[in-house]
Amino acid sequence: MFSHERIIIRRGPESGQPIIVAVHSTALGQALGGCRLKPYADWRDGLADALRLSAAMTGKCALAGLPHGGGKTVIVGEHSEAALRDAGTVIEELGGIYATGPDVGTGPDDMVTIGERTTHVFCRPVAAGGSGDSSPGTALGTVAALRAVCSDRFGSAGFGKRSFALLGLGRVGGRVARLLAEAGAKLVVADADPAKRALADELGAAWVTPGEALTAAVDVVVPAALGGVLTPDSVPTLRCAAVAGPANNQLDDPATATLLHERGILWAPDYVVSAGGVIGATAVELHHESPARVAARLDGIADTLTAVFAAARRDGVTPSAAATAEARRRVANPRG
Ligand SMILES: NC(=O)c1ccc[n+]([C@@H]2O[C@H](COP(=O)([O-])OP(=O)(O)OC[C@H]3O[C@@H](n4cnc5c(N)ncnc54)[C@H](O)[C@@H]3O)[C@@H](O)[C@H]2O)c1
Repeated sequence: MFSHERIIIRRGPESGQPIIVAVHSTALGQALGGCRLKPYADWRDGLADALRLSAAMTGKCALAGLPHGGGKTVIVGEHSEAALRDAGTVIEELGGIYATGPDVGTGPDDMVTIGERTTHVFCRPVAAGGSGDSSPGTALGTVAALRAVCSDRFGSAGFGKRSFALLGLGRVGGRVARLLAEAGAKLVVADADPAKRALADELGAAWVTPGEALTAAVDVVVPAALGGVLTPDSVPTLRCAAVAGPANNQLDDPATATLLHERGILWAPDYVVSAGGVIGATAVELHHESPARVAARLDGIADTLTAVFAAARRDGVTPSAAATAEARRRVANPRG
């Protein structure tokens, strides 16, 4: 079904690179969504990502309780300042119905470059007046989500008796690993980058291959690298009780949520788990909230997830279906 409000595809006047901006929904307010920069083999693959990811942002903002909708920018090709400025030009032409931030391939410094052409940009460095890197907020939100998962699955939100397998020790995964280790959890970790082994050693975590982490016999697997790890091939090999992590698009297909459910594995929808970044950035940059209020909002991810799990049980559906239904309900009823 065609559901996007606006899609712009433009050959960047300065860079010549394809610039794609998809605004999925502004029903709840200004659309938000990061700027992905990637050398796609075909620009149409970038368009497909923009359509899918902007729709996912609508659900993410709605379930995070934010007065925002979903959008996405995709720059096709190599990293260049000219392409970032081109993205800023397109975003500015939208007149404020959409604002961007960092995503795969871009970071806070790139938001300064986009900001040369538009004011509708988030997560610029703190020194440039922004809220900076969103990954600390994403990590705190993920840990709140893991508390809700442990509470639901094991009857206690504590991490002391729990074991976790983390896939990816990057900006978010590295922080999550540290917070879990500090709380006394047992960790198995993996990263495609062998340099990350130093962090594993520092935290006393077992270092394994990414494949071994996914299939480790632990309480919770935490995907914190790339998406697409949950497939009809991988789900039968899992030996965990739950999967919950910040990696975007963990399911290869929505139907894979049913496979997890049938195996009795609790899956926490990734867009609920990873909402801490956008919650933190909007709380700081748009609503100028106090650190205590921001922390409370990030903690609220646990309540959202608990409500999703309860609705899933009540309605006899997967947590994924329950989250989608609640997001749709909120978007269809902007006044609550
Ligand atoms: N940074 C945020 O605020 C944020 C917000 C929402 C969602 N996310 C999602 O969380 C995930 C992690 O984000 P990040 O900011 O930490 O990214 P990052 O690039 O800092 O870290 C990703 C890590 O995963 C590793 N990796 C890549 N491929 C791997 C593989 N096949 N197996 C194991 N490890 C692999 C990389 O070496 C890197 O250390 C991504 O899916 C991202 O889209 C991040």
